[in-house]
Amino acid sequence: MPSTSPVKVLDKSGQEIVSVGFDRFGFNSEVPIDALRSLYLRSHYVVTSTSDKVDGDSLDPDAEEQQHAKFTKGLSAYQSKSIFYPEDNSISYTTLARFPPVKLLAPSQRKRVLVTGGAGFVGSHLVDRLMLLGHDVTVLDNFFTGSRTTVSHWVGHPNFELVRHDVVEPFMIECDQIYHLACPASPPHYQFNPVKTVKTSFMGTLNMLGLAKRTKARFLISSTSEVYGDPEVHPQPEDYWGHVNPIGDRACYDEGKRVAETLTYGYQRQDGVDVRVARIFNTYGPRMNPYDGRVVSNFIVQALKGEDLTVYGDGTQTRSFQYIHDLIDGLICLMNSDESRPVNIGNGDEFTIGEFAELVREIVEKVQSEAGDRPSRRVQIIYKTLPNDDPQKRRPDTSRAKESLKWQPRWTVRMGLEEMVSILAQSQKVLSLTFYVRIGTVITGCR
Ligand SMILES: O=c1ccn([C@@H]2O[C@H](COP(=O)(O)OP(=O)(O)O[C@H]3OC[C@@H](O)[C@H](O)[C@H]3O)[C@@H](O)[C@H]2O)c(=O)[nH]1
Repeated sequence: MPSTSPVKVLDKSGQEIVSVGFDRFGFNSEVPIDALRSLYLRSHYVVTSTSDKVDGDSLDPDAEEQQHAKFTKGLSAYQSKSIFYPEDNSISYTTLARFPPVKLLAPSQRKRVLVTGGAGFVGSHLVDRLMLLGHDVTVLDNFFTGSRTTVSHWVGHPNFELVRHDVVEPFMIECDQIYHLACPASPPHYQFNPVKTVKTSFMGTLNMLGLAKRTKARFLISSTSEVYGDPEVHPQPEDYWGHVNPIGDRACYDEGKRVAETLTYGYQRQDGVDVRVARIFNTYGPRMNPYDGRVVSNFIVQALKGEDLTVYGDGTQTRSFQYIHDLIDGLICLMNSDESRPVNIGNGDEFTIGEFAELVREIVEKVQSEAGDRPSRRVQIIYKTLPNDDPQKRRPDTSRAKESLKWQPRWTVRMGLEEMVSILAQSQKVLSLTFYVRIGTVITGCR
């Protein structure tokens, strides 16, 4: 069935994407793309009140709402709506009266899934998928870089539980699968408190592996392409040991994830814990914190605000970008497969950062022109200092994922960017991006 959404996306072979996921390894992860879209819009579905409101509730006649509804056609009954009052900078939240339909699974098929970091960018998309599929989901998050608003649309659902908890402390729960994602992932965030980053990687993983050992749950850790450091082998296969500066600015994350992998395989060898290791390459998509400092969100936000795009260094360093739904497909597939070796999950489409800045600028201009917006000037590309130890090139060798998981990315970088830009442009219209981030993430100096 074709998608009802006006956002039409084609995969790498030109086929329209109407659903994501697949039935593999005895686990069916397929859901319609429209159902997911309605969810990633929901947490930011805020309309701005007008000054002629009656009893504090009447809204600007429908223009803004219609804009939102076009993304959620057929699913708007499940949207909550909050109202922003610019005159006194306040917001009136509403809760959902009705949740979107989730699958009814037989008890033998229904998994009890723990997602640490489930209120983060990747975690919240995984939670949406698992919830729609009918599983029992518990989210642990300390809201250090994650935000309640990313999963608030599930709060109150009988299959869902949200727990504020820092994984550096032990946690007990009965579960079948653990997706251990908790850790700041953007370089400015993980370098903000490097001791905490190492502590989260080491102690958080130790605690979650202890839980997996006790409950016999299958354990998947989100590792990273950063375990390869500034690689001397290109593209990077899983058996490459990497090139990491152990005392540099990035070491808290790179070495943290390396020791987390070491612990994971220690528990496998010593205690027979059933483990999965996903090495995630650069990922982007809706719900990325617009101000988390990573290149995709930086460029999109800068271009939408009419600011110049900041390329660090001379822009010749490369990255390969995957869209969030491909990553979630890969993670679910890995969790349910028999592959216990590390697996790269990423998209092989490699860009220099300079080329990428031009691509983002072009896509933002296209989205603006389709919406009838005419910026007063063309944004420029400007150059800033390259951060220390910034990897010069990065591209995944995904042969293992193709062979073992029969997984490969479906979204082109352009398709994913067009969808993300449309959604961010929409949010920007409804309320200023400055406010948008305030209802999202606030970095705290937790220890
Ligand atoms: O505004 C910006 C931001 C970033 N950049 C550059 O763009 C490249 C990508 O930077 P990002 O911060 O998005 O991501 P990095 O590749 O450095 O790190 C990422 O690696 C993989 C994941 O595990 C993590 O999400 C993150 O650590 C870097 O070369 C960076 O210097 C810019 O040129 N301008």
